[in-house]
Amino acid sequence: MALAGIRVIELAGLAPAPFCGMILSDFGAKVIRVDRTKASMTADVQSRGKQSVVLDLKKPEGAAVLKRLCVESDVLIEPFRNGVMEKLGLGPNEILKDNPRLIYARLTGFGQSGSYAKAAGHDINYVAMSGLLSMLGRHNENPYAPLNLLADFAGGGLICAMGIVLALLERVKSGQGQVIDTSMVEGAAYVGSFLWKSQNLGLWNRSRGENMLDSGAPFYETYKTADGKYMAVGAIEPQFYEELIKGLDLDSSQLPLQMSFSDWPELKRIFTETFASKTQAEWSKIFDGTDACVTPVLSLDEVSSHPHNRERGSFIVDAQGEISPRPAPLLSRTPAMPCLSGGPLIGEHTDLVLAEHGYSKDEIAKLQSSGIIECNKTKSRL
Ligand SMILES: C[C@H](CCC[C@H](C)C(=O)SCCNC(=O)CCNC(=O)[C@H](O)C(C)(C)COP(=O)(O)OP(=O)(O)OC[C@H]1O[C@@H](n2cnc3c(N)ncnc32)[C@H](O)[C@@H]1OP(=O)(O)O)[C@H]1CC[C@H]2[C@@H]3[C@H](O)C[C@@H]4C[C@H](O)CC[C@]4(C)[C@H]3C[C@H](O)[C@]12C
Repeated sequence: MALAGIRVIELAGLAPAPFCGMILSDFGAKVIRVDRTKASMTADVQSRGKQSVVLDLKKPEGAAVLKRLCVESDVLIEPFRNGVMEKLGLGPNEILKDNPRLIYARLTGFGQSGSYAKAAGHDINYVAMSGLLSMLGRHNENPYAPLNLLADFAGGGLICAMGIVLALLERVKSGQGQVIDTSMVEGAAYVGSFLWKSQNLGLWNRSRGENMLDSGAPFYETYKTADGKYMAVGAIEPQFYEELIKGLDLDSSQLPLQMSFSDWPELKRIFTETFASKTQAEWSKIFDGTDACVTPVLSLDEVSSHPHNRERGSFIVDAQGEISPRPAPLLSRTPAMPCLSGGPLIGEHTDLVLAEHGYSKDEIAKLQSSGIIECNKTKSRL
């Protein structure tokens, strides 16, 4: 796999850092998640393929263990707000001193500087600060965050993973590590670059929810079907729009022009009424194999069995029978091979990992009895 041989330490976080760690693990890196002591359950649902070490970083001996793990690692991912790592004596200066080749990846909402750097926040706040939230939502409704996808994952975990891969690539030439400052505000904004760059195209001239791609246009919308499901329509170009009209069995000479903004509400009404007359399966049958850009809106339960996704093996099933997306993208020679046996138990690999980093049995026992580390003796599943 592409990242085979890369060793990553991921300090346990909420959602973005676990995603970043999962991507690296899926593509072959060895990822060790550092969990807190006295945690009975993990909030990490993106933990497949990772190992878990329980370490009390607030104790100097615990911080010393992390430092030692970092000496033989390639990447550290830390998801705390600015200043937390420095307070623990684990800031970049301390850690990179002992391993200048380390990639020290910081994944926060507001970044490492600026007046919000130390403020708490969640995805919705970062998307709001990126400018994107102001553009999301239907006409006459409040802005609406698309789950926690934009900042936590697209602008956060994924952008951070890209930064790590770039830094690893650069290290081949320079032999040096570096610090990555991933701000989810900036990551989300960057993902949205098209919105800034396309302003002169007139795509966003109207108010929220009245533009072509923000649910304003009838040909870029979802429609409810007779069985309470939905179809997604993305027929922008005239030749594709024509196919849409044909599939709906409408007469274009009786309809307003596609690009007549003032007629969009009326056109939407007609499409709504038409789509409501057949089931999703019936519409799929009509539109499959055409260029009308009409697809069913599939639920998470339905995606893996859709013929197209099934043919490509786009979803995987783990040992527990859970379905999830196959890692993307597909690399032709060295594709990702996600671990199907699930995530680790908290502290499942503490003693194993410490032994691998040169700790003797006695040292491990001492750290355990003083509560600096915790070992879960349940049989290893990795
Ligand atoms: C699914 C829910 C997640 C939703 C995602 C949400 C929408 C997001 O947007 S996630 C993105 C959040 N933002 C960031 O990550 C940006 C950077 N980070 C931060 O800004 C902050 O970390 C923070 C604001 C997110 C949290 O602030 P906090 O004050 O808590 O933390 P920090 O200031 O960063 O400091 C950390 C302190 O911890 C110490 N530390 C860390 N590691 C160790 C260690 N190993 N040993 C000792 N100490 C350690 C560190 O030193 C700091 O100490 P100080 O403060 O003293 O300096 C999920 C959201 C909630 C989940 C549920 C919940 O957790 C309860 C259950 C838990 C159970 O295990 C699983 C089920 C739960 C119901 C769980 C379910 C889901 O996961 C959630 C609902």
